[in-house]
Amino acid sequence: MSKPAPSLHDKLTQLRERFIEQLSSRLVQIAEQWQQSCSCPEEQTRLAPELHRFFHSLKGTGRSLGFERLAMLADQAEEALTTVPTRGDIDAYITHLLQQLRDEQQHLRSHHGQQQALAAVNSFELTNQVEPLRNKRQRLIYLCDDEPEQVDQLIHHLRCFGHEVVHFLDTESFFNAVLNRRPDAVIMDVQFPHGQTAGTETLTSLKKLTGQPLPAIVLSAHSDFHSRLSAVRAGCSGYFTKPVKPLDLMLAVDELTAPIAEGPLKVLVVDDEPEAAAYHAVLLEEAGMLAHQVHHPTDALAALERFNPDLLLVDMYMPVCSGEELATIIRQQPEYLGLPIIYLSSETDSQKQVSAMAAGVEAFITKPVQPEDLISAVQLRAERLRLLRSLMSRDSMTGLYNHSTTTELISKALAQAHREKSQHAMAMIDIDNFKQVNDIHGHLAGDQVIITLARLLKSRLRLSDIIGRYGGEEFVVLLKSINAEKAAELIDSLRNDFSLVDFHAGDVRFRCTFSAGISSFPEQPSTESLRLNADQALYRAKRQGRNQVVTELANDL
Ligand SMILES: Nc1nc2c(ncn2[C@@H]2O[C@H](COP(=O)(O)OP(=O)(O)OP(=O)(O)O)[C@@H](O)[C@H]2O)c(=O)[nH]1
Repeated sequence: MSKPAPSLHDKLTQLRERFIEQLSSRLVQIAEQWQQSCSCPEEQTRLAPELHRFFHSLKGTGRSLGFERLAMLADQAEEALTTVPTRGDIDAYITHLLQQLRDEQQHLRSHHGQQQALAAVNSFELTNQVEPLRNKRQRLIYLCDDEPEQVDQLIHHLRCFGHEVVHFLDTESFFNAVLNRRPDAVIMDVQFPHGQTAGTETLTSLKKLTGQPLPAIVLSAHSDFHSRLSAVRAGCSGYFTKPVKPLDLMLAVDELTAPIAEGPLKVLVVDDEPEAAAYHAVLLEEAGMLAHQVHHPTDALAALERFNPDLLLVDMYMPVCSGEELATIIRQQPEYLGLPIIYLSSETDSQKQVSAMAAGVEAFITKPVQPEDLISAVQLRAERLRLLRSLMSRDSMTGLYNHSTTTELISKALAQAHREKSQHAMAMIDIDNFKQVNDIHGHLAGDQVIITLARLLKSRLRLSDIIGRYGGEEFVVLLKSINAEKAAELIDSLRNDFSLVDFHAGDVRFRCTFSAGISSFPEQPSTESLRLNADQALYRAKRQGRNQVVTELANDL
């Protein structure tokens, strides 16, 4: 059996113990350095900034971790250093701190002491915890309908889009199944042999029993006000009158089921003090975010590139390079111009805070932070960046990545594949005779075809695959960790399902097909050669009669 994940309480307890342990050896070291420097004024001048930084961070982190007395002493020592301290002053503070540290160690060993201190740190409730993220795009759909006419067609379309569909012929078996396993969405017929509104009544009973409505769409033979009202009262969000166009229903199901989260918000924490970095990372992770820690500012740029965070949380006082200098270096690079940066510091001098913000920093949070304040400040700014990035990087009609973002993401994925020696495949997909679709059925119908293919790709490919709209009716996909043969099989199954989707333009029903060309990495080692090779295969698929998938051999180029 796997061990349960450590609780916030356990993580903080460990952090406090580690903090005291490391502080003890650091303090002894500082005391020795100070003693040695006392005979030499130059040595003392050299040591002063380091001492200042030490007391400053001890003040902030000590308070964050609930060591109030230690933090107070560090605060006084820092204050003393800003004037001209006598040797005796500093000696006294160091002695006091060492004594306090010993007391804290004893206190920590007692369970009661740990509980008391943690109560102060840990007394917050995370109201904004994110729901566990789905890792699959597949939805569980319950379809309850006893009329056979349209059911097969509906099930076929729902399955084409990768959904798991369970069909019920009567409301009783549907009712029991919901209590057993709650679906992501329900499609419910209203009328059954035992009642004109048996479908909506069943949904109402389930709503009363479970305390929440099911995400449901109703299918009805009637369009009168009362039928619609009973559906609304049952908590249904969609209402279709029969006969239903399967594709319209499909799009409604897509909207009804919660949008797929793009993964947790990512925060890069840069702090030279490992315990401070770990403490803030623990709080952010507890709120469902992903936090990566860097303890040397010199590693920050590489971590930014690898981790691609939505926000940077940076300590202001660090050796080698201050938070302000790091923020300036980052802002000088165009790709990080929009990255939100938040300073974390014990600095309370508002003048210094304002001047540090001149580097283009979004906010200043003073240590010790209130967990809720940290989480909401980070969440708000990181989500805003996500939204901005999404607007800039996605095609507005389909929600897929636009041309430039697709190319950029594919290049990054290939660089990683080079390092990890993995294999990927690329598919170039182009809708067949699309000009005719527009000419015969109109541009709106053409748009519907493009949107449907985009949704099909999104619902059937993995979250890690890169899917982009390359041009008008042309799409590109990078399928990760798969060889050309498997990729061709997968795209071919999509091709087959797409060719069976019914589109409607007014009363006219029509179908569409696509052709695709496949190339593979590392046989094609760059984005450009992968694209050229896949394009060549696509050209061949078109020449050979369309509605097919062709894999280009490496030496065909
Ligand atoms: N409705 C709609 N049409 C578009 C969009 N973008 C491009 N198109 C049209 O897509 C058509 C593409 O036509 P062609 O490149 O000649 O190719 P095709 O007719 O698909 O023929 P093959 O690719 O050879 O099978 C053009 O008529 C474009 O106007 C769009 O966003 N919406």
